[in-house]
Amino acid sequence: MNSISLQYSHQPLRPKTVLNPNARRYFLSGNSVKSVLPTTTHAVVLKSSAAGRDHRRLSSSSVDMAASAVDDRIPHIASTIRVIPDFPKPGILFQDITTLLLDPKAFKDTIDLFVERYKDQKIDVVAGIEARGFIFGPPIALAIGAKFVPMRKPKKLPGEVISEEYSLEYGTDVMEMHVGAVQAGERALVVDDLIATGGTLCAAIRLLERVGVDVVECACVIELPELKGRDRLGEKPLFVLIN
Ligand SMILES: O=P(O)(O)OC[C@H]1O[C@H](OP(=O)(O)OP(=O)(O)O)[C@H](O)[C@@H]1O
Ligand SMILES: Nc1ncnc2[nH]cnc12
Repeated sequence: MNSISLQYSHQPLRPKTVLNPNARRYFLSGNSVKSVLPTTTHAVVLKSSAAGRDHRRLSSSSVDMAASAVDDRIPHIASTIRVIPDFPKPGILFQDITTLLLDPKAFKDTIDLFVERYKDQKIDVVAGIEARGFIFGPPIALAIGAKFVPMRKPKKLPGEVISEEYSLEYGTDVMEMHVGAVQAGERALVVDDLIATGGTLCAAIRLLERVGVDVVECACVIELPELKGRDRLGEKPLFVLIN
């Protein structure tokens, strides 16, 4: 192990600037850099009060969120996420979940929080978004007895695919899924590490709904609320651990 990785693995705490409510934060959105003042800097877990009553349709409406409770596992998970300034471009404050993965308790607690929410929701499909949705999606799928379907960047999947183009701040990107991986009527959970503008999750939802899948909810470890990705999802429920 070289000295840099050793230092990071022992000190994965977020820089103080992220915890300062007046600090300006910078995010990567597509190919652009956005600079915003944060509205929320603390870690919360969002719990839907409707979840226990109706397993057919989860809800994380703002009303439900008002009933949110802080889970005592969340602050530790949040503390393991490293924030790297100026990556991959100057001015971007990159939320690095690889340091969360170095901490087995934080990683397990993260997966457990999702599993606790979805285990009785009759989810057939966990759709994970490349690349970091491939880290969190499969253990959730295994634990809740669902299949895992990768949503990939173009020209990576070998079989027949359906594609969905989506817009970035500058230009477009494409997401692909294997034909036959999901069936009409199946209930899906879309998993990624982070929602920023919401463009990526929207593309995944459209791709699944085009083939008749019922996207029950999207789940992310981190939300950057200032970028209003939740608004872009419209009525589609979004569950996050840290925002
Ligand atoms: O809400 P959005 O504005 O669409 O951004 C969120 C997406 O950005 C990041 O992935 P990225 O595009 O960096 O790809 P990578 O995981 O392959 O590095 C992140 O993992 C999400 O998938
Ligand atoms: N600030 C950020 N950190 C990590 N991944 C991102 N994807 C979009 N913005 C990001």
